Amino acid sequence: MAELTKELSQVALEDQTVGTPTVIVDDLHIVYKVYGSTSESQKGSAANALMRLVRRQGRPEMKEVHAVKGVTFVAHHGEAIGIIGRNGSGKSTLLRAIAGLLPPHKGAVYTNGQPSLLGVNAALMKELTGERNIVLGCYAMGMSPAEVRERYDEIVDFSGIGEFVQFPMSTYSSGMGARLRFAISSAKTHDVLLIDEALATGDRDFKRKSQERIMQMREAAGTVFLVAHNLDVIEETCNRVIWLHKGKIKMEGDPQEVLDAYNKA
Ligand SMILES: Nc1ncnc2c1ncn2[C@@H]1O[C@H](COP(=O)(O)OP(=O)(O)OP(=O)(O)O)[C@@H](O)[C@H]1O
Repeated sequence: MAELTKELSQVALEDQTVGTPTVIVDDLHIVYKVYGSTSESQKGSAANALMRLVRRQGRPEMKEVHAVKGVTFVAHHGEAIGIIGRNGSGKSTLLRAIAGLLPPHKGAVYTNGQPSLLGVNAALMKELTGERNIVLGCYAMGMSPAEVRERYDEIVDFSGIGEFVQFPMSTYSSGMGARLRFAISSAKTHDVLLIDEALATGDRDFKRKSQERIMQMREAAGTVFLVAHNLDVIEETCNRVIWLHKGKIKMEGDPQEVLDAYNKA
């Protein structure tokens, strides 16, 4: 809590220059409960599973995965914050918690405005055409029919999927699906946009367009969080980087400094 108070007093000082706080993450802990064997002898081989069935034993013991361990920071209007870290360091978990999709085990997330999570697996419907997904996606984001008509062509252009917009999404490559998702989600100005690796599958041209779009969103006073393994994207797009290591913040600050330290680690 002392840490948060310190951060908030800094916010008060910085308020005039960098915008008001949009997301406050206060000593956040996220714990997953999973069923799995805790001892070597119980490990999940076919023979062990069969033995459990024969002996009518229930599911293996429940164990907890402590994915985020006491993370605290404040994000402001107009910021793009990159989240980096090795596999399993808690990046996606943190984004999902900010989006309100995972309940905190301890601590809290406060958001000013509606956070929207744009992930590679965001819920578009594969059996529907791109066209239907654009319309439904825009409605789901709260746009009116008139706004959807106004933005439709721009979304198709931005996605670069061309005539595929008439085909079901099940016929798209993963890159095409990701581009359409990004085009739909970014057609609206979000208070807080959370992007999880969505730029990973696009080509160079699409990455450039997406980065420009993220900049526009920042200028429109939104806050963008970006999880990416491609550090160039983070460096070029973000004004701040948070480095997560085993669920904790290892370093946070200027992108160049944090990325240098991360690359040396
Ligand atoms: N649904 C889940 N159930 C149980 N454990 C999970 C679940 N999702 C993630 N974890 C665990 O939580 C920890 C953090 O995972 P998370 O996906 O947040 O990391 P990440 O930094 O995004 O990884 P990556 O770079 O591989 O995408 C890992 O130990 C992972 O195994």
